[in-house]
Amino acid sequence: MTHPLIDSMKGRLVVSVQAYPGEPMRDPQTMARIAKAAEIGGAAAIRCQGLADISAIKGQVDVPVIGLWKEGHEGIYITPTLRHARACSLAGADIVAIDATRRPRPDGLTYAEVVEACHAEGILVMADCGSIEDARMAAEAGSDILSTTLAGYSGEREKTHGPDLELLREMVAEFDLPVICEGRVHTPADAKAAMEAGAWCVIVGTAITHPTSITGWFAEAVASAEVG
Ligand SMILES: CC(=O)N[C@H](C=O)[C@@H](O)[C@H](O)[C@H](O)COP(=O)(O)O
Repeated sequence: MTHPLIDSMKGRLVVSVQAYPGEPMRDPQTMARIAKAAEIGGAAAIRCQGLADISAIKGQVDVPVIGLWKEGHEGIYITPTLRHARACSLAGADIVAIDATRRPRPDGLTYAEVVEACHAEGILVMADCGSIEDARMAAEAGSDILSTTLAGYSGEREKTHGPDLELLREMVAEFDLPVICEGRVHTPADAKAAMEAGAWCVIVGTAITHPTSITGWFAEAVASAEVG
């Protein structure tokens, strides 16, 4: 049986609220306000990064919080160790998102060992996968949720223009587990296509919560217009 928290996200939109180091919105209270605004707009859950953001957001929203902790940006950086996963849970995350690629992990544990330890402590695990082989490993390890988060970022899949719907379809066909579509869902049409491809739910980050990127998309379109 699917956990009720995971069930509550079925058929819904989840919003990822993240700012990157050095950015003007990188501040837990700002992130919490954006998360609240997303909740009011209909987000079924919030995905967020870093212990301070997780606890600030958990204190503001009623919907479930998917927490992760990024350290570095090369190799395994999304909740790279069991220690990071535990800390996310203690900070208030209802579900912890963990890099589920098959690359060596900095603490020397296997992904399966991390999941086993998380489960022993009652922590639900979302597997951020970058390929079908990752998803096989993550499903075998007992992950609660699989996702396409790292498709196009771990070197195993092309970085598609929109979401990697091909990988999503493969995952949905192969596993009897909730499969989330995350990564480069940039338009409502992308989100709808992901649901029609069988996603349990869709996670949108940049296109909703990263004004610098969104401004850049518009600025580029304006500058490239052929006028006069
Ligand atoms: C690859 C990686 O590090 N992804 C991160 C995972 O938490 C975030 O930087 C993304 O914003 C998130 O996955 C949502 O995706 P998008 O922003 O494309 O809607």
